[in-house]
Amino acid sequence: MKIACVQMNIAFGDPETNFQRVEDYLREAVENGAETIVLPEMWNTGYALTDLEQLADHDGRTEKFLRDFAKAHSVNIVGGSVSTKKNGGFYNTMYIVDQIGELAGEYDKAHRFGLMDEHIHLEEGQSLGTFKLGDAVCGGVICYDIRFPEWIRTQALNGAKVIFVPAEWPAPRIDHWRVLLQARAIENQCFIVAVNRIGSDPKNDFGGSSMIIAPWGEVRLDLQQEEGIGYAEIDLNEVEEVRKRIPVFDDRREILYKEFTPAKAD
Ligand SMILES: NC(=O)CCC(=O)C(=O)O
Repeated sequence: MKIACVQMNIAFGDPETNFQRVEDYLREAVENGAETIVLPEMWNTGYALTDLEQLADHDGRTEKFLRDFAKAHSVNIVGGSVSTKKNGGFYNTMYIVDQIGELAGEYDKAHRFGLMDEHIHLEEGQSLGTFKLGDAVCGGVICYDIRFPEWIRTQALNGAKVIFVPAEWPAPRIDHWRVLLQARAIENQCFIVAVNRIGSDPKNDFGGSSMIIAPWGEVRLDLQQEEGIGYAEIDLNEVEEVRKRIPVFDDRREILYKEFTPAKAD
């Protein structure tokens, strides 16, 4: 599968500009033979969270845009995430569409990031975020979600062999981003495809470093601070090879983990 990671700048609070930018990038990726295109987090509005009432996608615009493009160009799109208004609240939502233009998955960010005020403005997602692209079981998590290894493990236990991670991760913590992504790939023996934005908004400078990491932990793509699209091929047979070499999933001791998990006081 040839994957294109779109490491783009996002215009703050300006969906029209962002939709045009994304369309241009999608066209470029298709021209370069991409089979699956991956976008960053909250690409419609950026973190303009106080203006979501006016700006968030409330009428299915993003889903339609991605589905129409995917169908017209026979390409899978892991649509990063966009701010959405649904069920009486705002969400940070990932749409995944397959190459025939069907919605393969929809995932709302599960863990809200307090340093960027998500807990004030957004609702928590309640679904797992696994989906299928062709025969491949995949997972999607969003940015801060990668600090929760049990969440990515849950996707891996449900069959995910490649996990997509759109993000708006600030530059001052980019070392965490890199290490956490590599750890999630190694411990789950899966591919991690992570796309961070670059550029700035009124509160943060973002760190880029979009990466594709193989199940043995090698970094196959690292965009560092470059604006634009990076490409890499992934072969899901590698997941099985690595899982045979060190059978972590067979050696797990679920009973122990359950027995010693402390009850959470609410
Ligand atoms: N958009 C985000 O979820 C940012 C997460 C982040 O910066 C972190 O350090 O975690």
